Amino acid sequence: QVLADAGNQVVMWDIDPDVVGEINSQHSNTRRLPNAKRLPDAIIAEGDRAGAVSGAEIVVVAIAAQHACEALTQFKGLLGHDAIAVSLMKGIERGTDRRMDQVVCQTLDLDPVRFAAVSGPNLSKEVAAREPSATVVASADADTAMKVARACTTDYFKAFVSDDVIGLEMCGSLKNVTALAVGMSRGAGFGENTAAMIQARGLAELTALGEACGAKSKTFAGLAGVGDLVATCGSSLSRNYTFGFNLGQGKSIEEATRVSKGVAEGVPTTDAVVALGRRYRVETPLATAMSHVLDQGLSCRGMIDELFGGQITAE
Ligand SMILES: NC(=O)C1=CN([C@@H]2O[C@H](COP(=O)(O)OP(=O)(O)OC[C@H]3O[C@@H](n4cnc5c(N)ncnc54)[C@H](OP(=O)(O)O)[C@@H]3O)[C@@H](O)[C@H]2O)C=CC1
Ligand SMILES: O=C(CO)COP(=O)(O)O
Repeated sequence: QVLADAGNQVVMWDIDPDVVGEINSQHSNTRRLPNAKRLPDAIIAEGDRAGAVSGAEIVVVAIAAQHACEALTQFKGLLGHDAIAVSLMKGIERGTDRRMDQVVCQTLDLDPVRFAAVSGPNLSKEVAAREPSATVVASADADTAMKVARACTTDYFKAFVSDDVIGLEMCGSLKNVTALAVGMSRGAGFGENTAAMIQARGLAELTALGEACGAKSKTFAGLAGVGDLVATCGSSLSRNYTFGFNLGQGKSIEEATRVSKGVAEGVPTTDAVVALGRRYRVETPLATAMSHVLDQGLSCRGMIDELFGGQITAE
């Protein structure tokens, strides 16, 4: 919708012919955006992968991160030779600990100069409602970043450019782990002090790990870092926050998964963050405590005690 509002012709690919049919015949996608009454006429849908990307200058990937490799494998060789791939995904691939830029470029055999990551405080339902929002477009190539930023800038959606792809990928992925913990604290009845404590420690953790992975510090103080952390940790529109809230209210992982609408990317990403911390020798107390919640059923109080117990140290 943002791309169409910015003046682009947009082709949506979906695996489900019913979704393709609804977009083309009714200009709506009630399964994914029930509150978007009518999508712009510039959006059409296509069920054939080659048809969907044929002639596309920019191909945007917004698939559940843990399924990105599987889904993109079937698009390999279909993109135009100068097409740019853009990832909106926020996750670290379990088992490989790959960031989404690595998954997209390696799966599509794409030179990083033809890749851009987009990340920021962009809760989709508020973006779809055309509420004022901003995001960051990062690419190794400045022209690529600018081309994508121009393609997604409207009178309500502002894009900034960056060259810190690693920083954007780490921000987007790790903030979801913090959102799980903040949601859990709120679901358990704790207030603003506890939420702020977890967010501040989460920001410190994602900054330390991100820098160890090669990210730039200033990225974490920007829209993709603290900006997205504030939006995600403060809204019931966030799937990760809501998943955590349900856990905090005493629901099991299975129950929380069942009642959550959509994918909480932080759940599969938590263990990958712990693994990255081990690889880069960066302590990840928040991700580790959340992994104990997700893998061992640790309570909210247990998570907080684990996170804030122990020796008195420098902040
Ligand atoms: N929602 C939001 O507010 C925001 C989301 N993002 C990121 O965008 C990415 C996509 O999230 P979102 O669009 O919200 O929704 P989901 O992650 O729930 O699903 C995205 C799409 O992935 C599809 N999908 C799931 N598994 C597969 C598969 N194996 N093969 C092909 N397609 C598959 C889903 O299909 P189906 O419809 O059939 O389930 C859905 O259409 C995530 O990484 C998220 O972090 C970024 C910013 C904001
Ligand atoms: O990334 C998002 C907002 O920027 C969406 O957050 P959730 O994936 O938690 O819904």
